[in-house]
Amino acid sequence: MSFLKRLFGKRPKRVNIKRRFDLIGPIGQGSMSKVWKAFDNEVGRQAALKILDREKTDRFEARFERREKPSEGEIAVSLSHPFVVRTYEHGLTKDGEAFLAMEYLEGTTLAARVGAESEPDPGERCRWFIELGRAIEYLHSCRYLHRDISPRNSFITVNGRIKLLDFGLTIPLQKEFCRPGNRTGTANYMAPELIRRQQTDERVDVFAYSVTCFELATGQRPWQPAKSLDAMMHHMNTPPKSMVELAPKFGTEVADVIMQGMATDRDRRWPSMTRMLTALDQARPKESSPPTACAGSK
Ligand SMILES: Nc1ncnc2c1ncn2[C@@H]1O[C@H](COP(=O)(O)OP(=O)(O)OP(=O)(O)O)[C@@H](O)[C@H]1O
Repeated sequence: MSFLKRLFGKRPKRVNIKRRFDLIGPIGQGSMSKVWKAFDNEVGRQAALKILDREKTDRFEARFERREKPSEGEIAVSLSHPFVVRTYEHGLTKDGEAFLAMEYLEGTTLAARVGAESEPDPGERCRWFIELGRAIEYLHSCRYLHRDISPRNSFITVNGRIKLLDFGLTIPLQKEFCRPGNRTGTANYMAPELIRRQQTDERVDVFAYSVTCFELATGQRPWQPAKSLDAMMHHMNTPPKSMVELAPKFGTEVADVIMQGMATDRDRRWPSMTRMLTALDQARPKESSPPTACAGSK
């Protein structure tokens, strides 16, 4: 069956990138790709063109041999949500590199906003948290795990809307993909069970999301930053910093919700994004602007 699927399955189309797109300038250099601001001459619109490093992508995909893992492009084009970057198209360049053509976003990643203000507005930040959380909740409802939630992969547009980026490490939320051993992500956001190579589930994204919220609220990491996974694991054997002490303006209720999302024992963590967002929505400052209505989320 899998042989037949490979033989007759839909192959990504080959595109002459140089002919079709005018590359206006580089906008991002990730660890796995280069992203360009581009103009799509065929469709007549601006786009963000992500071209994946072939060697690194092949090495990553080889981990899932025989498991029919959808590619980053296949996953990204299937997603449609107001807080998830829209991917118009994916394919292969003439040189065989995978590419994604996305909506071009004007703004910055949330990494640029960590610590940018000495006293961030709790109402505004909580709205960002909820929008980012809805994007992850939607991804889970599509039966995917993101596995690389961080401020670097969360974008704020010039209009103040949050967009979740980068499905390079995303896997189907199914037992065979989540089994022990598949250790990947960004060290400071990786849940202990991922570092320990245990079976994973939605709670790894709940953990990374909560660390992201903590950083955006306090300007600090909850644990001392670590370069290696073993060092990170060592730090996580000690209690995290206290959000209510570092950012008292957010109040104890919001702080408690976020701290529970970072519980190193996953059984003490929020079991799902939906449960965490219900609690966060109730706890957030009442004077803050409500999150944008969002048809695609639960
Ligand atoms: N649609 C977009 N519009 C504008 N900028 C974008 C868009 N997509 C990505 N970028 C920029 O390009 C950067 C790299 O993109 P992305 O995270 O998808 O690449 P990556 O190689 O998977 O990165 P990494 O693995 O290091 O997280 C982003 O941090 C962002 O600054």
